[in-house]
Amino acid sequence: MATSLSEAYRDTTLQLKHIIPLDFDSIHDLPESHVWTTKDNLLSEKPDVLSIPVIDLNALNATELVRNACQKWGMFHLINHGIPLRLVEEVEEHARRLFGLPLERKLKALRSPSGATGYGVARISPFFSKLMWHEGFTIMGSAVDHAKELWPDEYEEFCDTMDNYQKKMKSLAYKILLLILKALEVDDKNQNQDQEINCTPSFYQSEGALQLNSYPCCPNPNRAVGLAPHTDSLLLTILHQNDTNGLQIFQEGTGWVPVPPVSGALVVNMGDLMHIISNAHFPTVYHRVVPNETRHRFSIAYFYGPPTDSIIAPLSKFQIPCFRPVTLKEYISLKSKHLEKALTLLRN
Ligand SMILES: O=C(O)CCC(=O)C(=O)O
Ligand SMILES: [Fe+2]
Repeated sequence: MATSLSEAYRDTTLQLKHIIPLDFDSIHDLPESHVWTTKDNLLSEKPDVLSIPVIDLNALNATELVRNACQKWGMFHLINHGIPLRLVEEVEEHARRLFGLPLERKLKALRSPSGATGYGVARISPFFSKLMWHEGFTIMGSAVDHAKELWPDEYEEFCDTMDNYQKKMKSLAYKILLLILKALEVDDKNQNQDQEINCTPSFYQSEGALQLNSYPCCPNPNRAVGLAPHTDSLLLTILHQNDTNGLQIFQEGTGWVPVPPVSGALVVNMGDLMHIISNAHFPTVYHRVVPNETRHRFSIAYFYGPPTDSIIAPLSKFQIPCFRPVTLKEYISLKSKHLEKALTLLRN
């Protein structure tokens, strides 16, 4: 049987300090464990002069807009995406309710040391000497086992909302993927676009993961990090952020560019697998989150990827592939050992 996404993440065993978040309710000063020196966090934010494009999914020239945005930023805001605002709000409310529970209750749904789902700190945590001002909850498929631990008598509404959201995200992600694949073919006059897309049936059975993120108000945001710089591993990420700033992306030659929330829009960013498929034409987005002194940030990230046994390689239209083929399972394992260097290890 094919390996599920959660099984693919199971080959690392973490120490508890890289799983259990801080008890944010009881903390009034930034603890030493969470103080990042400038050396850890060298690159500072540039003034807000640049902005990520906003794209209407139904625009007649959506393919071209997506191609330009993906080439320049690897990211865009998406409007008219068809996800009901009420559903997004409900997911955010459930996230608030979850992270608002006392720590001892949240710990009942703690991610196991070799597990992939449940409550815990960011998976990238072991790669950094300092800890992050963040707590998360990861869902792959059904959230029922962990939700029962959090709310023994009223877990169903949470699970139903998460299931519904994941279903809608999956079909939106698929639409976006087709648009991106089209965008990759646009400048290629003599290619048969559909042929290449149809040659990748595994995309139709893509899997996803849902990540609820919480960044509580931070007593000393200038010395703390919400989420350390990283790239997302799968094909693409669809992100909802509440009305609180914090997300930034790194642009070569510019520095950290803020991505403030755009009301009603979802953020779409390219992940490592898209970088491989596009033969490095589309960057994988290096991003981070900075904490805030007065506002509690929540974000909901949906990570979309193919089944774990699919082979990922540059599209065949690229005659000189710059990456060797890799299965998603192998890539997840490489990333969990080498983080950002995983991509370099695949370079031809
Ligand atoms: O909170 C955010 O805006 C970013 C979340 C993120 O990068 C992630 O979950 O991978
Ligand atoms: Fe991310």
